Amino acid sequence: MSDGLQVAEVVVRYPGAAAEAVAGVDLSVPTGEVVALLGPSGCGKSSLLRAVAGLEPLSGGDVAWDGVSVVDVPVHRRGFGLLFQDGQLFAHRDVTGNVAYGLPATVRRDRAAREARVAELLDLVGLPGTQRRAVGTLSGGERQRVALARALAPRPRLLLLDEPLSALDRALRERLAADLRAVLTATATTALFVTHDQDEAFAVADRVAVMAAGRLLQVAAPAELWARPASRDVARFLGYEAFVAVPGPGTGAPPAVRALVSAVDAAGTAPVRAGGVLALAAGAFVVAPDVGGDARTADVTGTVHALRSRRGRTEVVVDVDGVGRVSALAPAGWTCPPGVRIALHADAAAVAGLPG
Ligand SMILES: Nc1ncnc2c1ncn2[C@@H]1O[C@H](COP(=O)(O)OP(=O)(O)OP(=O)(O)O)[C@@H](O)[C@H]1O
Repeated sequence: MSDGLQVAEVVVRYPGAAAEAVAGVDLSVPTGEVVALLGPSGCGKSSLLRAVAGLEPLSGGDVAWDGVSVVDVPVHRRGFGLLFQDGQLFAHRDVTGNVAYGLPATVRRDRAAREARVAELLDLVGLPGTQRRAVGTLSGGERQRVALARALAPRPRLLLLDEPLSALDRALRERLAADLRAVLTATATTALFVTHDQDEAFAVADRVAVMAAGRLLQVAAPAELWARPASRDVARFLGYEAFVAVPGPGTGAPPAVRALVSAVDAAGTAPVRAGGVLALAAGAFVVAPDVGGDARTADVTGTVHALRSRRGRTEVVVDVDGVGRVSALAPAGWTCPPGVRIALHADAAAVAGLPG
């Protein structure tokens, strides 16, 4: 018998809607694992999460825990915790009042046990000593930490998180994603985490389930997903921006494609077979200032289209000969006017192999 959550052929259809929001999804989350449901807006992530929680009726399929269907079990009896984007704290209670709300009644009624558990949970989420704070005085990030403590308080057998960080600004989101991973790991919490943000999914989850138009396209560990996306759709959603065919033996290929193939071959990070396709992310080419910008002596060359600065890095939008327009990386502060021809290196870390 499988342990943890099993989602089998789940369908969610809203009354009057033309298409199914969830169109037959199979997914399992073994105990102790954190799985991210990743996909664009409207692909059905929240509908699937709500169906698992019991907040949305199934139009087909089954949701089970440890092999036992929970479809007829009401939301509050499933032993699943919920955490939403806005935390939904009780404004009229202080931090303790909010966190203690999630505790089992036996602990809540025993003052010493309650205070010890609240203190433990607040330590866990990085808010020690905030027991008496009014929630209205907390920042957005602090409020989500309190909401996480409240959700963890009853030790749910499964924690369901729906975009819990998306109301926060980017820097805070990155920090909290790392903290959230640490908390879920420390408490060995089994979790299903909905997000539309690739970086967040990769930072939090053991496995990432990529969803589009109500279906799962691929489920894999982050490194595996990045190195071997199952299709162009998955690759595009992960941020791959260009695709090149791997040439057959003896067939001519542009030097840039040959450089990519040999970089990936040497790194052994992705399968490279004739007839297959390489997907290129930003950074698949790196500006090679050591060649002195002298494109005449370089193997791989391109023409600068534009420069942009992204988080301290210089990204060069460049038309690479034989490949097309991609985003290359350059050292911080590197600059060059549009139209200039430059030399480039291939970097296997930003290249994935796709089946043909
Ligand atoms: N209560 C509802 N009634 C009718 N249609 C709905 C309802 N809730 C969601 N939908 C539709 O179902 C589809 C999936 O929506 P869902 O919210 O599950 O997607 P999502 O991937 O979570 O998107 P987002 O990231 O924008 O929240 C969308 O087309 C949406 O318009």
